[in-house]
Amino acid sequence: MLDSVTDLRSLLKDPSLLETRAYVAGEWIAADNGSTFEVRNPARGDVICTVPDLGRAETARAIAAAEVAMKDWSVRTAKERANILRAWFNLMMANQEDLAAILTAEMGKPLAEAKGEIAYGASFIEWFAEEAKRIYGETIPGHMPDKRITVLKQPIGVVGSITPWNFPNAMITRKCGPALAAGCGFVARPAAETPLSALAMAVLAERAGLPKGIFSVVTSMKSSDIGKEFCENPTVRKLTFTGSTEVGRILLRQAADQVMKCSMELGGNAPFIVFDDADLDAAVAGAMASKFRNNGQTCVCANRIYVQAGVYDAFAEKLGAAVAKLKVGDGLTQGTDTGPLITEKAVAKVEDHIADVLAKGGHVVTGGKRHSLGGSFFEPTIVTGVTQDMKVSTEETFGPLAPLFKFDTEEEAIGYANDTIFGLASYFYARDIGRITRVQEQLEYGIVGVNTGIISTEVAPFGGVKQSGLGREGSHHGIEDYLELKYICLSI
Ligand SMILES: NC(=O)C1=CN([C@@H]2O[C@H](COP(=O)(O)OP(=O)(O)OC[C@H]3O[C@@H](n4cnc5c(N)ncnc54)[C@H](OP(=O)(O)O)[C@@H]3O)[C@@H](O)[C@H]2O)C=CC1
Ligand SMILES: O=C(O)[C@H](O)CS(=O)(=O)O
Repeated sequence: MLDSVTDLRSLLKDPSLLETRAYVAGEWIAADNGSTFEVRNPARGDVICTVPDLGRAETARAIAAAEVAMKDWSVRTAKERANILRAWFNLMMANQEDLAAILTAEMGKPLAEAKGEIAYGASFIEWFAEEAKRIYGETIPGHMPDKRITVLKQPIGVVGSITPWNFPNAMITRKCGPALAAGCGFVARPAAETPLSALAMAVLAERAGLPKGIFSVVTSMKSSDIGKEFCENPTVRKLTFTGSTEVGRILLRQAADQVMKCSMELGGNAPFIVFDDADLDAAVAGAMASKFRNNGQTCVCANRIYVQAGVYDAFAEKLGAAVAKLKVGDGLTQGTDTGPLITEKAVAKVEDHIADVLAKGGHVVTGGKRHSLGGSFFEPTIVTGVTQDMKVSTEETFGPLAPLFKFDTEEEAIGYANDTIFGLASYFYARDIGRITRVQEQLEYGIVGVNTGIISTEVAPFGGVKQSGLGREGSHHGIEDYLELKYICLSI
């Protein structure tokens, strides 16, 4: 039973990775006022440990230390920065199992998924270690005979980072990787539900040789206070956020006062379209991977599944059979496919969406209620007879609920899919190349998965359009968000 930090340490090869102090300016600290908050295991509700509940004063110290550390870090050669980031990557992969156990303990996802997240998160450190050496400037033919024009790319400055609980490792590395590669200082504020993965990351950062102060982890329940410190502190030049569109709007309003550069990875409402020329078995496998990854708690999960009328019944039957095989349980138990939801509030949102479907004439065909395991476990669920006016269509469920919509024509499917304020990920299955070309071009999303339900990789630009965000993370594009262009006009 995970009812104390001692128990979790017993699972680790290197117990020192379970750090319960905050990491500020290169020091492991308590909160100035000694306050702490509990970190719970969502599978059982047990308290794993407590961590410091830092406030604005400690955050300001982390920001100041990052500015000082940048004076050295930003002028090191790209290769020096790259070598340290590579060492960090190597340490993350060498400690993958321990990092996964810590992640599962605090977030609940199955160990296999947690191991996958550690590798996915580490891949951003590896990728941007390489990109550090390719931050090229430009020379431009002068506009007058005595003018010489060059363009420099320089680190934007100290970065404030706010990330959610659903990917406690990868959402931080997807930001600190490019920021540190560019020469920036970085202050991470992880979600209160999942601070331990970030602290373990900091333990390995020290071992990798990241200089004191360049990377800090501020643990806090006071998310609004920390966000305000990031937005109001004049030393912070960049805010990077992953989370809901609702909170993204709050932060953008706050950051506007300093005209602060912002990267926003916000909410999604992914359509998953199955056309009648699709490989149905492949479409079912893709829908399972997209919908039930992380128990439906990702911003790129299929949120709405649209199936063309001619294959609707066959797809629904196949999907039902696949869902019935999912093993619900504690993420630390081998063989678990889907763990608990993160909180009771998350369960309530899934129940609310199901109740709305039933109230408006839809039907539950699989699952539909809390799991017999109790707590925040929920039965993987399929509903049918759903329409565009239901909450499952207009809101992000963020849970194991698969609504099957029926459509007749290609134009109808595209219209339904685009009928949302969000524009992050989208998916469709088809085999006709003309249809594939038409649909991929008309979907209003930053990401389109064609005949695949999983699109997450460090090599591609991840991000949304409309109200799903600003900027891109990953790929060679991802480092641009942490650089400023400087134009030099030399008169000779
Ligand atoms: N586009 C993407 O990549 C992702 C988008 N999301 C979206 O986020 C939602 C689910 O994640 P969830 O964590 O609940 O999202 P939230 O937006 O509620 O929280 C995200 C982070 O922001 C913090 N936060 C909340 N309010 C404030 C504030 N006023 N000022 C500063 N920080 C604040 C939270 O801290 P605390 O929890 O401690 O309050 C948390 O660390 C879904 O809509 C999902 O789609 C989630 C992950 C990735
Ligand atoms: O927070 C999320 O949901 C992630 O951005 C999704 S992914 O990058 O892991 O696919």
